[in-house]
Amino acid sequence: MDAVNKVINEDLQKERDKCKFNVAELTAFLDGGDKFTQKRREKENRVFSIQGLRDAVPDEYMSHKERYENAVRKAVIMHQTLGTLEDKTLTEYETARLALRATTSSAIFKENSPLMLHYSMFANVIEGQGDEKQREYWLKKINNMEIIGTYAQTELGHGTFIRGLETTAEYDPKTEEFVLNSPKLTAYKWWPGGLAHTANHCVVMAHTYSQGKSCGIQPFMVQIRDLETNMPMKGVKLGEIGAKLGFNTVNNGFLGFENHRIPRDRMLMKNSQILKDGTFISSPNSKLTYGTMVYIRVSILGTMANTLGRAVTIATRYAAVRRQSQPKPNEPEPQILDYVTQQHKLFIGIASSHAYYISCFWLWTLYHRVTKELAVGNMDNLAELHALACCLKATTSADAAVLVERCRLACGGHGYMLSSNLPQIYANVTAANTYEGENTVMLLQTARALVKAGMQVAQGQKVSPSMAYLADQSKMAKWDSSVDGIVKGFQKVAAGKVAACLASLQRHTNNGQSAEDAWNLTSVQLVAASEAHARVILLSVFKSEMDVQTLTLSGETRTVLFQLVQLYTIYWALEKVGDLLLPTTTTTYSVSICDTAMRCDGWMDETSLFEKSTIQTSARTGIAGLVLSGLVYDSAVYPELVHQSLTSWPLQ
Ligand SMILES: CCCCC/C=C\C/C=C\C/C=C\C/C=C\C/C=C\CCCCC(=O)SCCNC(=O)CCNC(=O)[C@H](O)C(C)(C)COP(=O)(O)OP(=O)(O)OC[C@H]1O[C@@H](n2cnc3c(N)ncnc32)[C@H](O)[C@@H]1OP(=O)(O)O
Ligand SMILES: Cc1cc2nc3c(=O)[nH]c(=O)nc-3n(C[C@H](O)[C@H](O)[C@H](O)COP(=O)(O)OP(=O)(O)OC[C@H]3O[C@@H](n4cnc5c(N)ncnc54)[C@H](O)[C@@H]3O)c2cc1C
Repeated sequence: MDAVNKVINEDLQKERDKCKFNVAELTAFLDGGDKFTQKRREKENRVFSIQGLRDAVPDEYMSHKERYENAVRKAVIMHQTLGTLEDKTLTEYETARLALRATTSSAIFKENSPLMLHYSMFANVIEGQGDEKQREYWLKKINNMEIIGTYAQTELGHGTFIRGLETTAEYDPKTEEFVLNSPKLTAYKWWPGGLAHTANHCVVMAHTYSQGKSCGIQPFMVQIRDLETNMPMKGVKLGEIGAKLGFNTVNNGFLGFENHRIPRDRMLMKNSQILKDGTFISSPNSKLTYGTMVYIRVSILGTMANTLGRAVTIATRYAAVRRQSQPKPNEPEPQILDYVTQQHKLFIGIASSHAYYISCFWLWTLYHRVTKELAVGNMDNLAELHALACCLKATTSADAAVLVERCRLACGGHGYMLSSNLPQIYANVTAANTYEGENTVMLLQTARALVKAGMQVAQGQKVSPSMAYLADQSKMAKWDSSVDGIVKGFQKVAAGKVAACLASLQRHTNNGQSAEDAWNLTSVQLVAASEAHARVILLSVFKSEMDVQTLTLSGETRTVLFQLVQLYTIYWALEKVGDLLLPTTTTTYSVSICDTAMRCDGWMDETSLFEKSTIQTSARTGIAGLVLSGLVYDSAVYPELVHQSLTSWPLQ
């Protein structure tokens, strides 16, 4: 394969040669420094050099069982390989950032690894929910693969509504054990990755009872399979849930219990405890049990950045090598990348991928600050972190799914081929709309916080930093079509929507509806307000973090990065132009968006915005370079492209 791959398509080479900035500099910026680019490459080169990680037959030609077995085989090699490259000198942030950027596993598993849940939620839930002794005991076993685990929360009957989970764990003080049961079919755990055949342990979230009283939902470490035979333990029922749109190598399974007994110390006791005599000591905050979900929601932003980046890399390369139509007689067919409509489809994907990386790093920093605060009993910022993680997880995964599908369509018929890998990438990305909190439900969580903040503002109280803009709206700050001006416009939109929700809630309760019914009747607006808030955060964080983080970069690289910020901002202004121009009339602190808009230079004149969007064209050479800066490894792109990608990897 290697000899054939030396030839790079002329058009692709031409695009690379046009790049006006230092690709290595940008790559290092995204990786967090040259040292990390080097480490990432080391990891990628090592993984990609292993012959055993290449599929002899494309996945899609294998049976379900063969695909799973092939994935397990590769997962073992991956684990052994990555273990040898582990660098214990890195900080937790550096390790996480490297894990995020060096996503070798996306190149090896088209539909993800059967160990995905072991590495992500299983390890994290022990870290976050186990007491010191439990952490020490279990994490060692987890890290060296003595045990393989997963996170079993969702049931056939309930996924979203955690308080509705039906699996029970009843404490028996006589034997100092918990007795686990699935009283009905709907109580069966349903979905956990790796549960079907791979995992021998899992963390089970169960409704806990002691001394005849409910102790809420608590996490338990449960051995589900014999370590020698891999057969289910006594009182444990296990199986596969069946074929899915994607994730077919993740080995999602079901799990039921029939009087399955586990020792008392298998309850993860960092936050709540049940003493030997059955006394329940409740957590200082019941939501601490949900901490692992917050961690994964933050990580999902990074996963969306990577996944969208892969899709848009494939589609942009394809647009560079594909020629079609003859707009000018007697001239060669142009590269489809020359069509402005094609640029319009693709460049927003590039900009969005960068926006998600930057937002993920920002949110990750907040996550760590709050985690440290929680460790010393300070819960002040937990609600804000939760509100941000929910709406950003929902908005980035929803947008990423749309943009990946657009990349697929941008490749014409070839995008429909599984060999393009775009259908599999879409299946992965759309799953994130559902897992780790269904998106509408997540937006409604943030809406709860926005409504509270709106009421606090009305009472002149201080609100959390990310919602402080709600209080500034009464000043009627002028906004315009600069990036900062558009951010202000979005703040007004979000504030207007929150105000409209408050008014609607008030109207319904005044009409005699209960608070819950008023909420349900207002929920479409609440979701819209929450999305608008997420847009404020994404736009403002992208801009402000770029302002600060790019200071040491060269002028050329800064220019192209700011073009991305500008493109992202203008794209969303155009997408939401109706919102930006909509009059809002409702509350004391809402503003008349329309009025303000009329007074803003050029704002009502949409053409000026469209003209601005032609930066897409002027930035083309730079942006095409961006695509080539590091997002390369897809094992299943077009035959020609895959040759070029792999032989030119690493690109710099
Ligand atoms: C440097 C950067 C690097 C970053 C990246 C690092 C590493 C990357 C490397 C690798 C990536 C690793 C992994 C990531 C990739 C992909 C993911 C992998 C696998 C995923 C597979 C999927 C697994 C799952 O899906 S597990 C199951 C998930 N299930 C859910 O999410 C259920 C959703 N439901 C809920 O969360 C809740 O029940 C609720 C709907 C939010 C609330 O329920 P409700 O009953 O209405 O309310 P409740 O009474 O429970 O709450 C009242 C009160 O509490 C507040 N609340 C709720 N949740 C939380 C929370 N988590 N924290 C804080 N507060 C919370 C709620 O808002 C209410 O507040 P208030 O009354 O309004 O004040
Ligand atoms: C690929 C994949 C992997 C997964 N992996 C795991 C795993 O490893 N471990 C695990 O425990 N789980 C896992 N899950 C399960 C996942 O977390 C749940 O599917 C998810 O939380 C949604 O719950 P649900 O399926 O019950 O949907 P539902 O909550 O039933 O949602 C159905 C519809 O009802 C709406 N709805 C529900 N409640 C409300 C409300 N309060 N207000 C308004 N609308 C509402 C939703 O918006 C949605 O439109 C996985 C799921 C997928 C798809």
